[in-house]
Amino acid sequence: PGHHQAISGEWDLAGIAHRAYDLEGKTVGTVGAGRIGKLLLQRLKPFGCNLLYHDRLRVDAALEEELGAAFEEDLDAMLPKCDVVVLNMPLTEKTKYMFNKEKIAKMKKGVIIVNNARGAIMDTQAVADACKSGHIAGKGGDVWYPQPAPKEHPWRYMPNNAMTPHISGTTIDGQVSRTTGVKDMLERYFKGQDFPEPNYIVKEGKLASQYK
Ligand SMILES: NC(=O)C1=CN([C@@H]2O[C@H](COP(=O)(O)OP(=O)(O)OC[C@H]3O[C@@H](n4cnc5c(N)ncnc54)[C@H](O)[C@@H]3O)[C@@H](O)[C@H]2O)C=CC1
Repeated sequence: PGHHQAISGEWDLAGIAHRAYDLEGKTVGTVGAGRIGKLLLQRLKPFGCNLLYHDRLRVDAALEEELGAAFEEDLDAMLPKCDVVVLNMPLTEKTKYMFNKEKIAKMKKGVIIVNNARGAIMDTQAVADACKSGHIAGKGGDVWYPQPAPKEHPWRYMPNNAMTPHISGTTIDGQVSRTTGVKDMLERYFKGQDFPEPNYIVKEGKLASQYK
């Protein structure tokens, strides 16, 4: 909104400030603490947030201490504590539409939700309704269901959204890193070598545990 004011000739500080908050002192919870969830916790640590995480698996004790994040075994117990909820788990049969009307109702009124994982982890209409009612104060992210999002997708028009098209990882550096990774996997494949374990989705006909 600040940039909109700058380019549209406005100057209305109160128009911005009435919904602006510091991250410091806020409780941020990630659902999923795999590669991205852990990096998120690491990066948030210097902001002085109260960090929580929910995952199928607890991270090892030394890393948990380094991250300064508390494990929440029960997702429904974590959600009401969070000012900000970030989704960092895969789309699986268990997580599809997990964030429906009932789950959203468990969150704090005024919660900010960021979902860069997969759109179908959330119930599209339930999110749009909660943004309209103000229960969700802000919804950011770049993943939609379906993709590309049709023109009439409710998330395009719901209030308080900071959605973008699916652009995470499309920086020039991100593209270099991805193509280098694909090249490395192809080289390993043609040499008959294994891939690093986290790179498997299916191995010997079996779905990797994080996708079950
Ligand atoms: N927007 C984008 O461009 C991108 C989106 N992604 C999405 O982000 C997701 C996370 O990526 P990574 O951290 O690399 O994956 P990862 O596989 O390293 O971590 C996923 C974590 O989610 C946990 N998990 C799985 N099911 C769960 C459940 N039911 N409840 C709680 N935790 C659960 C796993 O135990 C694991 O720790 C990916 O699955 C992908 O869908 C990833 C990269 C780019």
